Amino acid sequence: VANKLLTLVLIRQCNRVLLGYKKKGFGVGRWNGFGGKVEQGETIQQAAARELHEECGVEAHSLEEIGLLKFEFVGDPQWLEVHVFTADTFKGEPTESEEMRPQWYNIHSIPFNDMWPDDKYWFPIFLKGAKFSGYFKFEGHNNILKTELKEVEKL
Ligand SMILES: CN1CCN(c2cc(NC3CC3)nc(N)n2)CC1
Repeated sequence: VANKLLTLVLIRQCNRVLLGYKKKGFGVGRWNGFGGKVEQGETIQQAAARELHEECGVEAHSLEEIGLLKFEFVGDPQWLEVHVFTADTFKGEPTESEEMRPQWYNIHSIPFNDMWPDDKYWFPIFLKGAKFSGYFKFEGHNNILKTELKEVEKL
């Protein structure tokens, strides 16, 4: 069956990145960008903008797709397909929601130990402004069995 489409938005300004602490649900207890599912009738980019607003109250001016991540979990036929977007300008003030507590992090102190384990692989490519495409095979939520990752010119 088709991959489950998900979005991830990373707001990056100069030397800081806006992350959110996930208060419940999938990825609870980890810092991440903002995102969620793609609903019927919306584009992936529209879904990314919607989830960003729902989760921290900001409206990104223009989202650029910079990454594609595919995740397989041992024993689960449903792969996740995460479309990663970035923006450097937005309207509004990052505000805590039921789902996320937003906080700015200096790009030199990203809390990788409290993030999904794949982030430490592709975040550096994101931070240097390049695009990436990756595949990670997980066993549970903490153990990566296989990694494939490449920089790409165009997504
Ligand atoms: C709403 N979505 C959920 C999935 N997501 C992920 C996933 C992820 N790894 C996958 C093993 C889970 N790694 C990051 N950084 N984000 C983005 C937000």
